[in-house]
Amino acid sequence: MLRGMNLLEIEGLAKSYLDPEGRRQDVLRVESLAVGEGEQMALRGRSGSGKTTLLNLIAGLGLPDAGHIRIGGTEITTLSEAARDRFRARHLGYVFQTFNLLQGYTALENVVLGMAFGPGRDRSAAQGLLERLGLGDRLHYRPGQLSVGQQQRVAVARALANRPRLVLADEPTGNLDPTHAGEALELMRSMCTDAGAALLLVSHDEAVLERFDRCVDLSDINTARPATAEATR
Ligand SMILES: Nc1ncnc2c1ncn2[C@@H]1O[C@H](COP(=O)(O)OP(=O)(O)OP(=O)(O)O)[C@@H](O)[C@H]1O
Repeated sequence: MLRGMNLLEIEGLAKSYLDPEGRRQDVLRVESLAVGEGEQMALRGRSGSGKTTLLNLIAGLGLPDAGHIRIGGTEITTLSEAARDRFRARHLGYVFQTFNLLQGYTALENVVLGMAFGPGRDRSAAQGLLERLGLGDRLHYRPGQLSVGQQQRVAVARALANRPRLVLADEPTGNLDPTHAGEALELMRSMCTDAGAALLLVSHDEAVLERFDRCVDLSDINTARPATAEATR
């Protein structure tokens, strides 16, 4: 099926890890996956099915054993680690389940520092983002002084600060109660829409998944068959 221009294209991706006994374990084999420009897609899959591994490969935090990952036409698997770091800073936003905020810095500083490797620090843009996320009166609070939902919004602001083309979110609402999770998700989605950024969100929460028009189950497209305890016995 023809869709609009693809922002993310994955082909023949394979990733394995060494288990604690030193045996190579196949974790990910994905023949093809694409996300269009500005598209919002959810990725589900049972625990251990490789969702975080896949997001980390897309973010260039690690390299696959084989396969292609193209983002906006750039093949990131052939870039050096430093080039992947620069590419991530310029073009990607990442919202982690645990937010990964710098605890010693305020909400505003967390967003501004996230801009340092991208187009450059811009305090007023960072402040504007936090205000749009309803944190105008929390700019100078540290993460430990913010509620979990407020920390999540700081993480979203930081992910969007560099005007990324693709936002990767790994269970971003996993630590919120259902009401706040729904609100935070809608806020993140509308911010991505406004910014023209595509969103690839990992979740196993049905209430979150059903809000997406497109939801891919990694268990369906991942053909890796890790050796189970029975199989290796
Ligand atoms: N650094 C590593 N070394 C060895 N094995 C690893 C490593 N990272 C992940 N794995 C294995 O790869 C598999 C997939 O892990 P991953 O974190 O991608 O799953 P997930 O789908 O995100 O799970 P969850 O929903 O529980 O977070 C797991 O079986 C895990 O044990």
